[in-house]
Amino acid sequence: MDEPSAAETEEADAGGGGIIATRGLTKRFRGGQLAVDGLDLTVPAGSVFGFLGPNGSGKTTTIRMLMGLIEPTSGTARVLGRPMPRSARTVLPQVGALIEGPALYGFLSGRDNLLRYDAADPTADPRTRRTRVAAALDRVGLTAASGKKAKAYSLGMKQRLGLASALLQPRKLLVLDEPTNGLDPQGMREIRSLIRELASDGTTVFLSSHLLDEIEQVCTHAAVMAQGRLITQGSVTELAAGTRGRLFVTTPDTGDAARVLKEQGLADVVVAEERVTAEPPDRELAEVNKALVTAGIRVRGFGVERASLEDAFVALTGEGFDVAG
Ligand SMILES: Nc1ncnc2c1ncn2[C@@H]1O[C@H](COP(=O)(O)OP(=O)(O)OP(=O)(O)O)[C@@H](O)[C@H]1O
Repeated sequence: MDEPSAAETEEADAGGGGIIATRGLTKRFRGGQLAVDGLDLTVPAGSVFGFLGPNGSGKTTTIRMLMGLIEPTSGTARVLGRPMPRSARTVLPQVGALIEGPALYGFLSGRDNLLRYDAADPTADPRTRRTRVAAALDRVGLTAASGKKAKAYSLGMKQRLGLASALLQPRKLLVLDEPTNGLDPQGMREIRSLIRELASDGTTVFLSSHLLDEIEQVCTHAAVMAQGRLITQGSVTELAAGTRGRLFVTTPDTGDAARVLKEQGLADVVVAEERVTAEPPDRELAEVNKALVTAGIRVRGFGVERASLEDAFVALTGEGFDVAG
């Protein structure tokens, strides 16, 4: 039996066990490739959870295991408190998923595509179908374009139509694999603001991305993957706070400023155009500023920049983010 106890379901709903929870989740493909290696992931209820990692780090393989599309080699995955893939039939109707782009009929209008999707759902009442489709189109801002053939849609519109298909029924969880991949900056902005809106209604959103700034802009929580392994997870603020920012000096006298910073014992001094940056010192910042001014350096700006998720990633892996998997 795959029916959880009432307490178990409640715990998952309350986020106690996480809307998604994996323990030691591992996938080794037949060719021997270890795509996901002992993953312990906990996605809190109500979060916008960014699943971050360079290409080939195992994100899609993880999502496919979570959605019951492939079997793990070992370990467990629970979604909405239930084991996957065993409970796929009960879990999946409560999950809206957009994996590897939506499958659309180009010769049908956006609205007719959604009508078809809805008709394929045996639990969907045909009498309320048109209302449901109209509401989903409205949700993603496609009402005006709903009569156009899907092949005439831009990539961003196609992506929005895919989201609309995931939103035909109320969902507890949305799983989006690289939802902004291939979109232009305007399309990316639209999808991101749509994700924020959906999350503000209480839906938990789990999205994968290889874009650090995307995760910082949209997500409350994140997990970082590299080469099939989980490097860290937590709230985005915590992740960045665990990393020290950089001291920066804006000045036309970069050479002299760099020299003074080194004399002051600062490490990792880097010069870039009109800026010199370094690791922040443990002592009073005002002392460093005083040393610069005393040496006659024209300081236009001085301070410590907040660490970004990118800094955290580099600090954790010792690598830049743009590494191929
Ligand atoms: N069906 C498969 N058979 C063998 N190896 C696979 C298969 N699917 C994925 N892999 C390998 O597993 C590793 C992880 O791939 P995966 O697609 O999960 O990464 P990803 O983080 O989603 O990357 P991307 O952003 O490029 O999709 C890669 O090295 C990939 O080549």
